[in-house]
Amino acid sequence: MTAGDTPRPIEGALKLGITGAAGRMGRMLIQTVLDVTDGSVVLHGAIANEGSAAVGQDAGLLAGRAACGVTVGDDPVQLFATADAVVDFTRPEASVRFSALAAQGKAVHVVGTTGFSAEDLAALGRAARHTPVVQSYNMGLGINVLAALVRQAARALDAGWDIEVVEMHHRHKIDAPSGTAILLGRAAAEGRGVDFDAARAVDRDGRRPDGAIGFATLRGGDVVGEHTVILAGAGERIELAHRATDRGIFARGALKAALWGRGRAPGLYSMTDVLGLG
Ligand SMILES: NC(=O)C1=CN([C@@H]2O[C@H](COP(=O)(O)OP(=O)(O)OC[C@H]3O[C@@H](n4cnc5c(N)ncnc54)[C@H](OP(=O)(O)O)[C@@H]3O)[C@@H](O)[C@H]2O)C=CC1
Ligand SMILES: O=C(O)C1=N[C@H](C(=O)O)C[C@H](O)C1
Repeated sequence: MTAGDTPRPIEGALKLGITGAAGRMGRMLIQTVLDVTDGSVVLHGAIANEGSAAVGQDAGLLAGRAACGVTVGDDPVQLFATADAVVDFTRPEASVRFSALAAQGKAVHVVGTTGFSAEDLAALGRAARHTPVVQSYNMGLGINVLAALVRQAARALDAGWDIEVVEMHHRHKIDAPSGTAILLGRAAAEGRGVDFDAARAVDRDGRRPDGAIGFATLRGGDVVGEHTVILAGAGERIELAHRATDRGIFARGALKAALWGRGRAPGLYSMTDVLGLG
């Protein structure tokens, strides 16, 4: 079987693990899994960072729900060895470490973390030789559809149209530009048929470089995530925008990816695969 083939059917609820349980996305993921009532998934385990005050707490209570009987731990080895799938929204260094554990334990690894270096992404690719890894800088349906629209627009327009990606997030976000901005910039580069790494202009001072795909980052307040791709021509401008108002969209997408990955051949997959947008 090759990557992308139909997965073999598996009986029973998916045993789901969650990392970064005390984080904004970790708590949202716990809520989302506890809300599932069709028996397709069960919260198998949740871990927080070593030394976190969340360790030892009931995961349901931590996420603002009723107690669920799952105690938050701090042992990723045990989690990845026993879960069917683990959803991971943490930090790049943690996700890279977890991907090796997923490879050992043959757990589906759904990676929502952003801010990866090229070396980090290569490490995820190595883990994906042994287990299904679904990695996407945005787990929501809307952004993945937007990326397809951006690719199409950039393909239709010549290099006389300047491409800029503008994003805004909450004041706590640590990476910039956002992973989603990069995902959208890559889609524009693919549509235009240029090398993204050569075209990207993140830290700009002075005049706009010709042919650049530019990025502008705004941070403040509690903004969940806003992205606009601007294609600016002479005498006209196209703006393709998405506004996320609820982190639940990312959690539900990640859960969908975990269920989709079950029984699938090892490989590095994206939400384009999960959502059938390829
Ligand atoms: N792909 C997508 O659709 C989305 C991606 N994201 C991304 O997900 C990530 C998390 O976002 P968010 O939940 O807002 O961030 P938070 O900072 O709220 O949560 C991150 C959690 O990971 C934990 N963590 C950090 N380092 C480690 C480590 N080395 N080992 C174990 N746990 C660790 C943190 O613990 P501690 O506080 O103790 O450091 C924290 O609880 C970010 O990269 C963000 O950009 C967010 C939303 C959607
Ligand atoms: O950190 C966040 O909050 C988000 N991060 C992701 C990103 O970097 O694109 C996705 C979403 O926009 C929220």
